[in-house]
Amino acid sequence: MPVEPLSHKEIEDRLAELPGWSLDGDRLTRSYRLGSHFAATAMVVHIAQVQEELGHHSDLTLGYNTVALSVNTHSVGGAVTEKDFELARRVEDLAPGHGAH
Ligand SMILES: C[C@H](O)[C@H](O)[C@H]1CNC2=NC(N)=NC(=O)C2=N1
Repeated sequence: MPVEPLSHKEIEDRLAELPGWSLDGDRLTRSYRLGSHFAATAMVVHIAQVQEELGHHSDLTLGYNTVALSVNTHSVGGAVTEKDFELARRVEDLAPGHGAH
């Protein structure tokens, strides 16, 4: 599937379905708070598994009890594409199981 940069309108439409996610410059970002450092660490490992499955990888930051993602698509010069939203949706789906909010 060819990957193309999304327009600003396409990005805004997709962000409307993803509360908590936002556009920071040319990157899709969200940060989550968890109940403990270990819970945050487990979520990072889970996200890493999904990223390997998708072949698409965020900058993934583990804090004390936080997990932050920042992602765009390198292969199109660092624009936001459907692949970034696919990853964001997958992370949203796994987040409740980790008690992340
Ligand atoms: C060959 C491999 O699939 C590519 O290098 C992938 C890996 N992960 C990636 N991750 C991100 N965020 N953007 C990419 O363009 C990208 N390309």
